[in-house]
Amino acid sequence: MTETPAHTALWPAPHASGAVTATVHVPGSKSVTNRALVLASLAAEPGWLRRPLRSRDTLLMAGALRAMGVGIEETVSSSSSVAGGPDATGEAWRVIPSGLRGPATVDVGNAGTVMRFLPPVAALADGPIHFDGDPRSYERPLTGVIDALRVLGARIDDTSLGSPGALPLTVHGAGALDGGPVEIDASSSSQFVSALLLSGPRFNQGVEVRHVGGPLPSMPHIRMTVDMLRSAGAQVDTPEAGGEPNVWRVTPGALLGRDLTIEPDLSNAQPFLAAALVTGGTVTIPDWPAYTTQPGDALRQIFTEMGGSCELTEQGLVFTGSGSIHGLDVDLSEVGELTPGIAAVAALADSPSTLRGVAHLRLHETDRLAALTKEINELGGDVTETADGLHIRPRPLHGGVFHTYDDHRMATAGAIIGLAVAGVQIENVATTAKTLPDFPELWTGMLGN
Ligand SMILES: O=C(O)C1=C[C@@H](OP(=O)(O)O)[C@@H](O)[C@H](O)C1
Ligand SMILES: C=C(OP(=O)(O)O)C(=O)O
Repeated sequence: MTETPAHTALWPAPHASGAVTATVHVPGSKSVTNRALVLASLAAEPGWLRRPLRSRDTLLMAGALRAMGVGIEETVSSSSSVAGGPDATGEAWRVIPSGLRGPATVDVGNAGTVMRFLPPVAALADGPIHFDGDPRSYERPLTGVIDALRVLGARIDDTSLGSPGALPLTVHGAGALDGGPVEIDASSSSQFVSALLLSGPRFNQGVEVRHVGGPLPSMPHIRMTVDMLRSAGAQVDTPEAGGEPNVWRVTPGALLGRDLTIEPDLSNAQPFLAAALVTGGTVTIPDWPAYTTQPGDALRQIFTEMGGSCELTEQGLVFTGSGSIHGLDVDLSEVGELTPGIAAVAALADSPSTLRGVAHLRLHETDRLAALTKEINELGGDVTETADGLHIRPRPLHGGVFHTYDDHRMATAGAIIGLAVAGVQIENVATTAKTLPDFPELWTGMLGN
């Protein structure tokens, strides 16, 4: 018997028979884990990552850093016997920095964090580092990072294998990089700015990044970069701290090895919170941080506006749906990665929604604006694309196949709709492995199946 390939397999999305009541332990943040891996690899001493996310994107990051010579040891411990102190329970990664070296090959998969954060690291390596990835990775914007690295002193070959400014490419690391001031247009991805800042302390002159161009998306992710750099001992000047608008400066200096516990991924908490909203139930997410730079924290406000209510308690974030779901008019430019889940809930609401400020989602894992429009409309919905977002007019939906285009957030968006609409089948739910490999189990577990 031949097996159905994962990308065509259909997963019957569970339909909720009533209000969902559950506590869901959401695995670690992709964005925090991959920043922590980069910073720990560039540090002057070993460090620990506790409760890291183990998913395709983070394993690709770890694999790439290992290929450049970094030691990353995975440990699982149930007691405090592991070196590192009394909190050393559960999964932890010990990161042992070393002289970065090539030749090495990096598979970026379709991970924006890997394809953007690692070319600056590769410029510090001794030897050539070749980057390749999924076909979609060739289409995702990278030119801001490549052009900036050239200005800062790196040698990059992006023409012999692919199109200029895109993958595949080779960074010819020279063991060090001059660094200094550079202008970039990061309107297509905040990750360009984060990438240059993360390695900045290791450039000879540090780095001064000046964004020129249209509005910069995903500002919380840049704040996350700055916060994590500062926690690792770096000196960073930012626009927020009274500096020039759109200019970030990182001073050269050694980075500390940290002992960092990774927060749960609040963007991956989204489908579970949505389940409470859609079914009029209650979902608790333990370990929701009181302070965080994660964009998913904005769900407390957005999903409250859509009809729920929430409270941060000792048990975690307790989110309760009222039984009604309201549409909203919202600028999602700061929290673009939440768009698919918000669109799914909006399609089930009692009034229309307008989601704005997310034109750059056309160059995410897939063209998310086109994909959401097509898939919701195939189920009977009424969604139209605008120049920078979506108009969603709720209509009664029916079952059918929800295609995911190798996009983890399309799969979880389809699952949200499936709670309220019988007969929804998610094509390639396995694509959630990009950031949440246990999604199907967590989802059915939440529903008590
Ligand atoms: O830096 C990060 O960890 C991320 C930044 C954002 O990228 P864009 O600014 O390209 O949207 C976000 O959408 C992505 O999921 C993760
Ligand atoms: C846009 C996303 O990922 P990436 O890090 O690949 O850009 C996402 O996770 O929604």
